[in-house]
Amino acid sequence: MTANLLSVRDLKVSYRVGNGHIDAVDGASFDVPRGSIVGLVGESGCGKTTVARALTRVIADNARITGGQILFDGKDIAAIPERQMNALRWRDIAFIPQSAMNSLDPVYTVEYQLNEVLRRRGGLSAREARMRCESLFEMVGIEKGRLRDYPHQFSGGMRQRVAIALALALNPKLVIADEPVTALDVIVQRQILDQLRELQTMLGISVILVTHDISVVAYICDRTVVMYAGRVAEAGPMAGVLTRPAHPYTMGLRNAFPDLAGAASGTLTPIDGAPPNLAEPPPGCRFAPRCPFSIEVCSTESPPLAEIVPDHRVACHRASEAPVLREIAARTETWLAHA
Ligand SMILES: Nc1ncnc2c1ncn2[C@@H]1O[C@H](COP(=O)(O)OP(=O)(O)OP(=O)(O)O)[C@@H](O)[C@H]1O
Repeated sequence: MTANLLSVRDLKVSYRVGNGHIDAVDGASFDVPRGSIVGLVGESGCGKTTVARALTRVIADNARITGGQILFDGKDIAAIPERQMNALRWRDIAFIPQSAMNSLDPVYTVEYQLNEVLRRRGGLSAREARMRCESLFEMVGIEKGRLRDYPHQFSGGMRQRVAIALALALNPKLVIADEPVTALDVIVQRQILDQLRELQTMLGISVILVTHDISVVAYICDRTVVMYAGRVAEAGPMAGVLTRPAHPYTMGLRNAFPDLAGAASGTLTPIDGAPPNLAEPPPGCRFAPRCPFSIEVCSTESPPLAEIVPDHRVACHRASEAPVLREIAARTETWLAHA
């Protein structure tokens, strides 16, 4: 048994648009060790959802996996027939889509919706399914008496718990949660994240948590994969990446969000500009046009994702200067002067 439940290698996903295409994921590589929570983080449009969906192969009609491997438990699930992939969904890999809490069917009770998964996908008998529904509700901290309620009778946080129960229904090894706490207030966010961590530890599963909010990663994740414009900018253990970021994009993200352990100043500085249009990405490093530290090579050559210390990888031409750049990046004027 390998230490990694999932290893993504050079994954490429394209969307067909008009006569052209958008390479939304352009060679992403990262690992998900067994029993860990991995945060996939980056601004909107960086390709996080596309990666998450590609892992389950539930992708948009105009999307196609054009390259790479998705090694799940040692098997390349990018290459297996759809029938085999379908058998893995829910049972081995469960996906909680963005705004899952609003995607529960308003017409049916939550018990009915849980039963659909348990009986149809899991083959449980009516009695087994009833017992499983009750234990799932207990696991996510909702009274079993509420199983017969309809989604609109639950608060946002409770609906997110139901979505988690649904994902855990068939004991998957990997749960992929896309922005699970984004629409919730901070207190409820914490409760849901605490719950997720508790369940992950209790069940020994792995979780990929997709978020634009680096403080969510700091709160709950063991590891982090920072994505920028369809590529991995930086990846490694959460503490290493967030306390000693080596990619200017990670340094910038860290300045842009509150509540980070070690974020001294308390002033929030957004990164000026926006990620590039992926239909026409800039040559070289895709972050170069927004980077206060870019030098000539950055706009001509794409930096490889290289290991700077064991288990910590960075795609930056200036990664060896990271300690100095970090100090400069911590100053607000660095980013303002560049704007
Ligand atoms: N169905 C689609 N057709 C064409 N382009 C798409 C489609 N879905 C996403 N894209 C494009 O692919 C890129 C990556 O989008 P994706 O949703 O994966 O990013 P993200 O980081 O998850 O952002 P968000 O948090 O806003 O969902 C974006 O440029 C987006 O516009």
